[in-house]
Amino acid sequence: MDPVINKGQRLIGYMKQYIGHYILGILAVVVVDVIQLNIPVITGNITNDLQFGVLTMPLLMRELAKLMLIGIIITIGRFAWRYYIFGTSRHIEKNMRRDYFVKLESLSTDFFNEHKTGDLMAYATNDLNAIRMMVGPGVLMALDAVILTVLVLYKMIGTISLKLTLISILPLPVIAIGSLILGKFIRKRFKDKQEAFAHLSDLVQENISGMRVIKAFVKEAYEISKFNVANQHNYDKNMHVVKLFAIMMPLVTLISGLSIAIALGLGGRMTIRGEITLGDFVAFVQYILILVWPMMAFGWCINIVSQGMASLSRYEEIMATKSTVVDKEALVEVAHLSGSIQMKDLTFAYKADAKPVLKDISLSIEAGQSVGILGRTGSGKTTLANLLLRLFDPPENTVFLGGVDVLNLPLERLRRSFGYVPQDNFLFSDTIINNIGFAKEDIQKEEAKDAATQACVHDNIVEFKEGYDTIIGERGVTLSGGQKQRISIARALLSDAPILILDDAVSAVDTKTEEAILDMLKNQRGHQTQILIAHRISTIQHADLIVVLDDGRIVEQGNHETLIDNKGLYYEMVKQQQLEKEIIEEG
Ligand SMILES: Nc1ncnc2c1ncn2[C@@H]1O[C@H](COP(=O)(O)OP(=O)(O)OP(=O)(O)O)[C@@H](O)[C@H]1O
Repeated sequence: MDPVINKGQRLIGYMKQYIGHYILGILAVVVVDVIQLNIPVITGNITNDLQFGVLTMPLLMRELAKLMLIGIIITIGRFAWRYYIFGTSRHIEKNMRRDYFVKLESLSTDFFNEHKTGDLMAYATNDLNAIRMMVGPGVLMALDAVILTVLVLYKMIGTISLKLTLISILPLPVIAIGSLILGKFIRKRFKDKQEAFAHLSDLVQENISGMRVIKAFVKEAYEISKFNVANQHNYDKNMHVVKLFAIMMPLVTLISGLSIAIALGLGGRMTIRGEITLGDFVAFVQYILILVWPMMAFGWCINIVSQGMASLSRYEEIMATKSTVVDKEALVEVAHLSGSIQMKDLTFAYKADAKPVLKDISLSIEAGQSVGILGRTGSGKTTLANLLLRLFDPPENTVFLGGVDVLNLPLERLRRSFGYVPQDNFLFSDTIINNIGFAKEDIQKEEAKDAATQACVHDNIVEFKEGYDTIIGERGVTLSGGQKQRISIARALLSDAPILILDDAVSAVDTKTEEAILDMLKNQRGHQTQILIAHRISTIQHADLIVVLDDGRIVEQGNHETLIDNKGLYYEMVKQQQLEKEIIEEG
């Protein structure tokens, strides 16, 4: 399908939902425009009556009352068009933002690796803003400009003079063309201004987050000079916008002034000659003044629409993206998923043309077994976890859970079978209790306390003033690396899923706490299959099965004793870590 048609169709779909509001808004525009054209007629009539000496006080009061009524109708009409058209554009923006967020939530991990967070945020803010401008103020301006221009020209030509109209409006299209051209510059300068501000706020934000590093490396003066450059740049870009407006507004006044001068000169002469009445002359000058706005609006409109369409393309691109990890059409429904895992000849690369990061992996893990996965950094340990959870899809018939190919299991069912402690221990800016209960709705304090006690973090939590209700992150307390790890462990323990994966989950805790957590796993979590990914031998040495990865291959597997006897990579790593420990202890 033609992407442009497709793009338009989607937007029209959003707009159609509010067709009633649009119609009411359009009616309001028509009413306001038709009514306001009576103002010059009334002032013209008053002038004529004055000139011919027929104006009486009751007549004047009647005309004034008409003007008042027009004023009231215009005020109500302007409120209605803002409410129905601008309000509708806010609705459409909200709906599009909701659909965008739902889309983001549905996309797979590779999408987020390939797109920068800043860009994805900009689509949801700047781009949706530009689309809103198009479907709200853009629609209104276009309608208002067309209706007003047609009506005013009709009045000027039909009731006053064709010749006077054609000559007087000659300069006005210059405003339309000028605002179109200047609008392009304004857009560019606005973008530069926004980028300069974004850069400045990034810099300040990074400085605040990295203040400890800046102080430790005595880089305050350097950062201040960097800030001064960015601040000056932001000022310059703002001044570019100010200058453009400073040129534009007087130019508009000058050109419209030219039209008025022609109307005064030519219209004055026609009035003296009696070709038009004095009232017509007064009304005509007011019509010219009314025409200035639509001329500006034409230019603005074209810019708003072109900007909106560019943003719509970006939005559409994301909305058209398909998740690479989805449920198959024919799924295997299993009543009970055991925690057994098999991998058969698994070779995996993150991209089709990239080097494999896992090669010929064959592995069998029984339900309830504890498995340690050890290997140097970059050997593929986390990738194994990624494939089990289907954060990335493995090839067909390579990874099995409870005897079923993971690709044939419903994604939700599969992922609920894991309690996962990711390597980065991401926690949300929320209370500790909500973080621990993330996998569960309506978490009870007792449950959170049990999980936190098992993860050896309860004592830390109760030391905070707000206890389990303490807010973590920027708005609340800063946790140590070890505290974060243990809260992440508590979160994974709470779901009591058949399989637990702890990816480097105790690297930041001291050896005594590590021992306590490992004891807890052994004594209280024996019913769960446990996969412990680690660099430290101490974390995995008591596991039932230890798998040693090197450059994506399993080079050894067995328990601690057999691997020591093997005198392979595991034995070397044990010796190396013992040596490191001795050096640290002696030092
Ligand atoms: N999302 C990704 N896209 C492309 N390549 C990736 C991705 N994630 C990891 N890799 C690459 O795959 C290889 C294995 O990475 P992985 O994270 O599995 O190693 P690891 O053994 O867990 O390392 P560490 O112990 O440092 O955490 C590395 O070369 C890494 O650069």
